[in-house]
Amino acid sequence: MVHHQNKAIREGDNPDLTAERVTGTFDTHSMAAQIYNSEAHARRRREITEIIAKRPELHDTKPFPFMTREEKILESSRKLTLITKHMNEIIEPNNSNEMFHLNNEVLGIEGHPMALHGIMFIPALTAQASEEQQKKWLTRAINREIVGTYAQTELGHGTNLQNLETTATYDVATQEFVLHTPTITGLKWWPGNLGKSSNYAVVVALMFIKGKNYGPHTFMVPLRDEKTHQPLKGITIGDIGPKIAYNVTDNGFLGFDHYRIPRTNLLMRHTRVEPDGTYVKPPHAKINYSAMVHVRSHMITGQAIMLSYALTIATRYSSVRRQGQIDTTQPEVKVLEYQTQQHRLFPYIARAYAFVFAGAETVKLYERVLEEVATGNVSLMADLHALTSGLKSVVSHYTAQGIEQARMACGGHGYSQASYMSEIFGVAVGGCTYEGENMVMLLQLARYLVKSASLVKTGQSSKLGPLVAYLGAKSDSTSLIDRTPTTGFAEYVKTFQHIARRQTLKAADKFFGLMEKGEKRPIAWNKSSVELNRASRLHTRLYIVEAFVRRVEEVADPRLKEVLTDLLHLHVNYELLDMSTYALEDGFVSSSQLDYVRDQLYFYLAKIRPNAVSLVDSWEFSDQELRSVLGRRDGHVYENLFAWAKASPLNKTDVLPSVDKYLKPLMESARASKL
Ligand SMILES: CCCCCCCC/C=C\CCCCCCCCC/C=C/C(=O)SCCNC(=O)CCNC(=O)[C@H](O)C(C)(C)COP(=O)(O)OP(=O)(O)OC[C@H]1O[C@@H](n2cnc3c(N)ncnc32)[C@H](O)[C@@H]1OP(=O)(O)O
Ligand SMILES: Cc1cc2nc3c(=O)[nH]c(=O)nc-3n(C[C@H](O)[C@H](O)[C@H](O)COP(=O)(O)OP(=O)(O)OC[C@H]3O[C@@H](n4cnc5c(N)ncnc54)[C@H](O)[C@@H]3O)c2cc1C
Repeated sequence: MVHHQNKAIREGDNPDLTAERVTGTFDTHSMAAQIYNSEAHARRRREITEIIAKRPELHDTKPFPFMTREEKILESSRKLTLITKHMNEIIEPNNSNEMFHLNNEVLGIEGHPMALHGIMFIPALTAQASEEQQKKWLTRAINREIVGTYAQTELGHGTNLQNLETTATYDVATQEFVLHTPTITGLKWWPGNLGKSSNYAVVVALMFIKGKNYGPHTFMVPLRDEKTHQPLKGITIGDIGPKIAYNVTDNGFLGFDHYRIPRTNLLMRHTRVEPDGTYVKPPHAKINYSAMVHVRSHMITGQAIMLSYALTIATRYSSVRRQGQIDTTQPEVKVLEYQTQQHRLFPYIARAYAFVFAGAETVKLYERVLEEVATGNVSLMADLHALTSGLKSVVSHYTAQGIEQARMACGGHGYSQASYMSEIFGVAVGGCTYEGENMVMLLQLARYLVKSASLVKTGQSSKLGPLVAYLGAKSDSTSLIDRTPTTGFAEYVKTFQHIARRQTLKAADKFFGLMEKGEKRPIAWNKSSVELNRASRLHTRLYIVEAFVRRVEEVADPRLKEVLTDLLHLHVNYELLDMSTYALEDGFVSSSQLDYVRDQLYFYLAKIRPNAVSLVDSWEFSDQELRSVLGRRDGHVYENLFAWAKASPLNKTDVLPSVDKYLKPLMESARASKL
């Protein structure tokens, strides 16, 4: 067997796809180590994939699109039970990265009965429960003796946490909290796995002591009997019904009727209520929002992975799909030869890499803040909140757009569920809403930016944090892109900094100006909010570019460095064109400079072309994980599309009951009336 740089090559594959892999200039295992941020983790992913490949009991019994929701939940529970039983044979104990991969391979992205247990319930207990409480609940949760979720959002309120309606009123006489849902709109609504699977939840409720509202607090609440799984007395609970996607997860509703829990079920790591009702406040008002920050920090990587699923499917398929000619004297070309197809896919391949690099930095910062907060140091919480608010919004927005572009790039077959594109899109686009609606979270970042702008305007730039230090720097008068003989990334970064700085200061000016004219602060805020959110997006996109630059600078392997540098070139040129209005409006970039940027973009589309398949193969998704007929590693698309269609439940019989019952009589009566 010939040794190839692209490790996805196998004998018997579609030759069109093999030809793409042969042209790859770098080792895909080494690139996987960049993507997954460590050689060891990339290797472990492959090992886990191999273990799963050898265990048919962990495979899907039939394609997901052919199952009903009930069948999917049953199938997912079966596999969840198996992986729980055999967990220690497959992954390192308590390794969340390995668990994430195991889940994606075996259970898939549509969710499972313990999705929220791992993503939010355990993180909430880890960060917010006291040591004593952790001894009582965390070990049981980790052992899966109990199943939990995070119940915060209500029918009437998800964004505005101060106006949640669920109350937890302290009863000094019995030392209990009384949980109550006063109205229909106060029902918890949306929490994942609340509907049917969980028997506990970390519930967010407004805490009242002696008539005073202390705002949202988190409580550990038993919901169902541990033996019978029946709802406990005082609890109304169920599933909220099918959603756009993510339907294996039973998002649920929950109401409390004067439901009592012990005082000690308030999560008390940072906050306490003494038996007599004395309240001990936490070191930071938002410390109990940590489970949300946990997901926001990790979902950047999750979104990059889902974008790359779609790009892997579309890029591989575009290499085996032949349609039309570019040179009419030549045979039909692979659709990947079209510049429009490259322009549709390659900038998103670059974005997916940019997002995963930014995601790795975010998780690192999150872990640092988690450690510091555990020792009482809350100084970085605001920075982390600002960064993750911006990133979750920008990354989920472009991820959804990229997946939709990838779907359309697959033509008609992209519209078939055999592509799996609709599910990937549906799950990913949820990220624009969950963990804070994107506009709302951009406005959270904007608060931080406005404070920073105010420091700049009052001559206190030295107090700016590292993420916003550029706001205090002076711009060159014009961009130096194409004005220096060796235009490099530094000129682009300075241009992005200029654009983000100008928009931030302008939006802040608008806000401050309205207040100077007598508008009340919230009114002035609302009237400036579109401009403020523009600033948040530009700031975040600058951060993403910088994270990409930092990573490329670190790479030692020259082959990897070259292709990642090409991708970075593509990224900065595409991004600049995409935000060119901002660059042009104050003349910082001229139209002739933009022509240069455009030429560079086309140059790098062509340069990346031979590496396109290797760049998506490097994410090392198995066929089981991708669940897409179009995205198959071997490229044998057509025969498998036919097999997939034949397996459709509708094809079990030649004549459907609907035909016997309705269509046949209808046609017969139409024929009879003609006679
Ligand atoms: C390797 C491990 C892998 C794990 C992978 C996990 C990730 C999986 C990713 C992808 C897989 C995809 C599969 C799909 C998974 C689906 C899971 C979905 C789970 C979803 C769960 C949820 O949605 S839970 C509910 C989330 N809800 C929200 O986010 C609500 C949004 N609203 C808010 O957060 C707040 O209301 C808001 C921040 C908007 C305002 O809060 P409020 O208390 O009203 O604030 P206010 O009093 O006005 O004060 C503002 C003030 O506070 C500061 N602040 C706010 N939050 C924080 C914080 N968290 N930290 C620090 N500071 C904070 C804010 O900055 C303001 O400060 P100042 O400006 O006043 O100084
Ligand atoms: C797939 C999925 C899974 C979820 N899982 C969970 C879970 O496990 N646990 C849980 O507790 N919740 C969960 N949620 C709920 C989710 O967190 C909320 O839906 C989300 O935070 C948005 O809140 P909302 O629905 O109240 O939106 P709304 O706030 O009603 O948003 C509607 C519109 O109003 C705008 N808007 C609202 N407030 C403002 C403002 N202040 N300024 C400007 N514009 C504003 C928004 O931008 C949006 O355009 C989940 C949701 C989804 C879709």
